[in-house]
Amino acid sequence: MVVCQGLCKRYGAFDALRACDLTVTAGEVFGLLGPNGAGKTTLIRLMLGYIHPTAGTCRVAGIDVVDDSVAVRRNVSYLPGDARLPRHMRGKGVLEFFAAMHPDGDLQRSLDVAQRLDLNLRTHVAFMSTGMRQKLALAVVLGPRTPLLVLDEPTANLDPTVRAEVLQMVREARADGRTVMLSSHVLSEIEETCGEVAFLRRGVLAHRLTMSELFQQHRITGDLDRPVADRLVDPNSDAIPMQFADRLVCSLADDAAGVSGASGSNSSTTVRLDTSGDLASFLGWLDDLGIRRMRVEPLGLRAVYDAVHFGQTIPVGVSTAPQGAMHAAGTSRPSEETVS
Ligand SMILES: Nc1ncnc2c1ncn2[C@@H]1O[C@H](COP(=O)(O)OP(=O)(O)OP(=O)(O)O)[C@@H](O)[C@H]1O
Repeated sequence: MVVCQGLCKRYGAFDALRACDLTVTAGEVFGLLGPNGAGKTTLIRLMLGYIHPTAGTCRVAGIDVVDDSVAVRRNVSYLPGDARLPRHMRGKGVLEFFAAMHPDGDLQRSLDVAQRLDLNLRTHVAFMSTGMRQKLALAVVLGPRTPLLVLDEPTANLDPTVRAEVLQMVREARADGRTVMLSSHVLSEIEETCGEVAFLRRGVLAHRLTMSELFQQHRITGDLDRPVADRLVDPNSDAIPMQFADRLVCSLADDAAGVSGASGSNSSTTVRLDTSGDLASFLGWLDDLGIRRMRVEPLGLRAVYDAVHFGQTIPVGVSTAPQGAMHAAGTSRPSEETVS
């Protein structure tokens, strides 16, 4: 549905997006993650032809976004992060206006969405609360049944009940065979709805992974004798067996007080082992290491997000960003990915 190759956007000397290679498969819910100013909206706006790339290409539904942006937008329903609606109109008037304007407009579907979101359509936009305006924008955007739905922070300003309803609609769009691209700062929402995510950092597509791969990643926290722990975290030691080398990242825990009061003592310390892939194969080895008071938990999107954000090491066994992007971000040991 979306193919970007070497996509760049430069404002003067500033790179808002650098050499972005991205493919989004039709029929999936794809999440875009990244801190404020990372380039998510820039990427979306390039994809829809609202701004032109400095270099590179992008095709949406097979159409080049520069050559024919109008045709691209016929295939897309887009919720901008800062959706603005005519203030003098009532809610219903807004839905009628946009349904008439979009080739795939469907007033009844928009009205149904508004009802599901519990929105009073008699109110003038000017008198709506921020959340009500967001609901109205969603009712506009979720009306047309376009092949691609692009939602920039769709649940911003919504209460938890309405958020859940919006995420349900995203899942329904996918079940309908549509493709959804979703940008959000709420990691749990991305985890719940997306099949795959890309992380942007300072204009670089820094990491990419599928949810099924994420669910195979675990964090093991436990106490080890200090000499063993030191060998595990030493990048020059061969303490980690070859078969685990690219699936395991060890570090000394600095916030593991809940696991052990002995963190940092001379005799033992708390280590954190981030693993990817089959967990069972690690367990015998861990047992031999003499690990104590072990806690195993899913790594979760938060840990991956933090690792990308702070330039830490992420165990492989997950999809990687394209080579160009990784080189731009910097790579260290061949068995690891480091975004620095
Ligand atoms: N027209 C512009 N001129 C100059 N710089 C711009 C322009 N538009 C965006 N930028 C810069 O590009 C960078 C990426 O902005 P973008 O809006 O894509 O970030 P974002 O990831 O969507 O952030 P947020 O999560 O805050 O919405 C920012 O540093 C922003 O200041």
